[in-house]
Amino acid sequence: MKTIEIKSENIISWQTRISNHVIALGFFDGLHKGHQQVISIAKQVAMEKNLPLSVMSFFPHPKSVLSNGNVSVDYLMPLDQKKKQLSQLGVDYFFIVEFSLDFAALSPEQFISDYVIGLGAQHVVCGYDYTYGKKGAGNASTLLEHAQGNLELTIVPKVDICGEKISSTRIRELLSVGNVSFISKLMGHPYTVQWSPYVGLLPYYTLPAPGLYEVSVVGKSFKETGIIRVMNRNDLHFEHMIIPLNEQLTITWHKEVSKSKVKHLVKQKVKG
Ligand SMILES: Cc1cc2nc3c(=O)[nH]c(=O)nc-3n(C[C@H](O)[C@H](O)[C@H](O)COP(=O)(O)O)c2cc1C
Ligand SMILES: Nc1ncnc2c1ncn2[C@@H]1O[C@H](COP(=O)(O)OP(=O)(O)OP(=O)(O)O)[C@@H](O)[C@H]1O
Repeated sequence: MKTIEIKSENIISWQTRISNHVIALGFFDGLHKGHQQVISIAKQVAMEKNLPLSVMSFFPHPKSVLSNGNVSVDYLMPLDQKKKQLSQLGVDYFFIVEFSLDFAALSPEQFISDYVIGLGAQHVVCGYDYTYGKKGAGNASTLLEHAQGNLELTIVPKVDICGEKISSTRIRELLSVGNVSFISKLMGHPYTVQWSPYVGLLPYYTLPAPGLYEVSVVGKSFKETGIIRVMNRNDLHFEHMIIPLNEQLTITWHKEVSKSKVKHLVKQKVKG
């Protein structure tokens, strides 16, 4: 997968370089089951048309830019992780557009003409609730009109769980109450973060609410399941686990546990 960073200063030079691709549009934080469906349908369209698949996302998150930094977004994954997963989903080009105040002020029509058609897309795939352009005024049902006959469009219907839309916002809410087991259902796999014993939580990840959790911890030379106590937004304690100090660790959050369950698990560990 090729990653292409687009800014207002370099957009013109990219407008002639890539042509005829299928593009999936959105922010895609966490790459949950709704996002996976959008990208999988885009992949299907790309394969049928024998065209490359691209994804266009932004950075930083529109909310943090539009609030002038006053709203801090609890990101679910850093760009590196997003790149890795998009590549595994069969994406050929990943466009990361710098979300600046100038970019946010583009009209929906300008965005479609300069950033979507201008960057060579032939077919757009987006979710039913996708929005774009100044004040989010463009949406899935205005897209064909704004493209003036230059794009085809596939709109992906809502992917839900018990009637409720699967969304990055919902996953952030579940993290804030520590419901990591339900997050697995929304993501299709458990939530993971990267942790370095010296640095702590790596940027653009979010810890679940303070409490006890069943986890697995994997490093280069280390693999254990056990219990972690989250102390606050930035700190955690590995309970009854001796972790290597010189390795970056991947922590997978399986489920939240009660204190009595911890005693039971510790006893089992001592016996085993
Ligand atoms: C050119 C452009 C301008 C945007 N301007 C605004 C804006 O003024 N206010 C806003 O809340 N969101 C704005 N957005 C963000 C979108 O409404 C939307 O959140 C973003 O494109 C991600 O789409 P998704 O949330 O459906 O994935 C803009 C997006 C684009 C592409
Ligand atoms: N549950 C879903 N079903 C169908 N499409 C979805 C779903 N969630 C997101 N999409 C689509 O995926 C793309 C990326 O969406 P976006 O990044 O806004 O995710 P989100 O989970 O809705 O985020 P947020 O909660 O921050 O609004 C958009 O085209 C959006 O319409």
